[in-house]
Amino acid sequence: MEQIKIVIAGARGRMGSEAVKLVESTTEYTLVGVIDHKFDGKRLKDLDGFDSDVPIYTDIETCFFETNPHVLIDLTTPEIGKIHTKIALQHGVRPVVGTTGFSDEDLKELEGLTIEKGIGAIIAPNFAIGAILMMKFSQMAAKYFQDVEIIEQHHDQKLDAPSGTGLKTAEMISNVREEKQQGHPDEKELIAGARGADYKGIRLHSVRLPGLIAHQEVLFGGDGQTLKIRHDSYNRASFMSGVKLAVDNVLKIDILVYGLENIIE
Ligand SMILES: NC(=O)C1=CN([C@@H]2O[C@H](COP(=O)(O)OP(=O)(O)OC[C@H]3O[C@@H](n4cnc5c(N)ncnc54)[C@H](OP(=O)(O)O)[C@@H]3O)[C@@H](O)[C@H]2O)C=CC1
Ligand SMILES: O=C(O)C1=N[C@H](C(=O)O)C[C@H](O)C1
Repeated sequence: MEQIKIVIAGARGRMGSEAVKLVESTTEYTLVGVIDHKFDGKRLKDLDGFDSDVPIYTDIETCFFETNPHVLIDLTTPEIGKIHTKIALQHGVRPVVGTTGFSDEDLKELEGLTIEKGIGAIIAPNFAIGAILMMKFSQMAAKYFQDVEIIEQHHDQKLDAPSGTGLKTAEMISNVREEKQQGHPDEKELIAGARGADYKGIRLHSVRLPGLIAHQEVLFGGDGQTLKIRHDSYNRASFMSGVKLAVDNVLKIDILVYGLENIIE
């Protein structure tokens, strides 16, 4: 079997370091390099906590030119992730993007590039299979419950709010829910933000605390009843089976897939 050559951007990070372990422990994958904004010219194994003898590049184009990868796994920051994804597509490298914080315009532009280049890309706001099911189940429930609020909880080092998962859940729900402004029509926020962000009438609340990893509860309310759908990631290994699913699938598609719910049955 041909080896799938992979480059990881953000390899020193919380998710990136877990992705390095996944790639190194998967027989059909070969890690050929990593992209960082520091340590150019060093080897990954020169850094504490890594054994991989692969080069570190601060220039993505040099990395692609010298390592010729099939797939880029990006786990960086919202601003950098967009740039990396664009450059990858321009160089014929298939992106698997876990980085969150992309706007609708970014997604449209990247979709255009996949069409122009005829190669696939996967952007997945959440790789955890349980979180994908939580989103799917919430979409199912929204057909029956119009009133819904989303509470997402993350560690306090997270840069984007609401989370990619919270936003994707709101999008999926709004695709099936008749738009409704929830709460009392005359309600007033005594402190700005008290009612959370508003996505087409759906309220989204972001909690940030040390000790948390990634958690989300979707609350539905109806006449005399509530329904709560909850998912918890207790470590970053919880995301890795989804990263593998995305890498394996991105090689078979020639479009942009936004969300792993479009890949799993
Ligand atoms: N889809 C999913 O299932 C999941 C997605 N995420 C998302 O993944 C992203 C990363 O999260 P997390 O691992 O927690 O974040 P971290 O901050 O731990 O990791 C980000 C890494 O990217 C590095 N980095 C910053 N700028 C650059 C650059 N220009 N080039 C290359 N690397 C760079 C950082 O380096 P330095 O520290 O030196 O700045 C750091 O090592 C976030 O957008 C998060 O929302 C997270 C978990 C699950
Ligand atoms: O930053 C994180 O940690 C996570 N980010 C993703 C998101 O924004 O939804 C996925 C997961 O929730 C963890």
